[in-house]
Amino acid sequence: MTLTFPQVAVGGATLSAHDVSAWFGTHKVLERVNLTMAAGEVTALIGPSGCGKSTFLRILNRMHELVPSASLAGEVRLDETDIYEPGRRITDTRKRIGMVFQKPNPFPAMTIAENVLAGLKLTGTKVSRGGRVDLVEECLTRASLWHEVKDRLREPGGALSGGQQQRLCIARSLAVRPDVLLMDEPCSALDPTSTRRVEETIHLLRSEVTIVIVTHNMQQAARVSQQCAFFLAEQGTPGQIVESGPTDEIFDSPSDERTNDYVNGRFG
Ligand SMILES: Nc1ncnc2c1ncn2[C@@H]1O[C@H](COP(=O)(O)OP(=O)(O)OP(=O)(O)O)[C@@H](O)[C@H]1O
Repeated sequence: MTLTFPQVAVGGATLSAHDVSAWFGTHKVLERVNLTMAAGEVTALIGPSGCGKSTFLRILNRMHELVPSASLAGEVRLDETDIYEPGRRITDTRKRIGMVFQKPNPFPAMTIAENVLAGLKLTGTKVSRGGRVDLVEECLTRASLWHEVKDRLREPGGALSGGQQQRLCIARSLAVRPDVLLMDEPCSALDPTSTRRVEETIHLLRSEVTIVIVTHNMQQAARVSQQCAFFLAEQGTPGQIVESGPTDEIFDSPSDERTNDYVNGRFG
């Protein structure tokens, strides 16, 4: 069966950060980060542990503010919309900018189909019964999981392998039709085969959804991304972007010696 996805916005939306700084209490962890994450591309955020990659990612869909001591300065735009504009609802932002976490987190007792649809309730999206059936198939197909689970839709999500659970979480994120998908080390808990499947899924999705991925795996950054940003927090200073640009340039001819050392495994 050939599926078409007429309601999917082709190419996602462009996300851009302007002079973004962040704090936990008085501890400044990011310093004036500027980055454009273009529609239709995968942007990889790389850098040593503690340089602020996850904090930056969480700022991009307003999760940073869930930490009581957290604060930030600067601006984040989704195309022309300022996502921190006063009066803008957080749920509107989260609907347009989804997140997939390091550890697969399906609702273990819910069925596979219910997991896919779980985000609709949270965002108040109404879909008819027939529409829900189609949506489950569409999202599982887009997450490269349909063929493995099409006869098991009523089984619990927790019964799947780790790699399948992560693709189920991707399907769940896709069900609310986001423009952007943020991924925080989505393969770090997976074996090499499952990692490959998730990477293939990222490759298939990138023309439809803008993807930003944090990864510690340099080969993965090189395989999945078209753009790359290298973050570094030197000697107790807040994290900054040392260099960003096309992934092949960052890996083959970086302009900063520190980028060269990091991508070649000489520190971090
Ligand atoms: N909830 C929090 N409360 C206080 N400090 C935090 C919190 N989360 C992160 N930090 C601090 O912010 C800084 C950046 O952390 P962050 O997790 O963003 O880095 P990272 O580059 O993603 O690291 P890793 O690669 O290890 O995940 C670190 O100094 C960290 O200790």
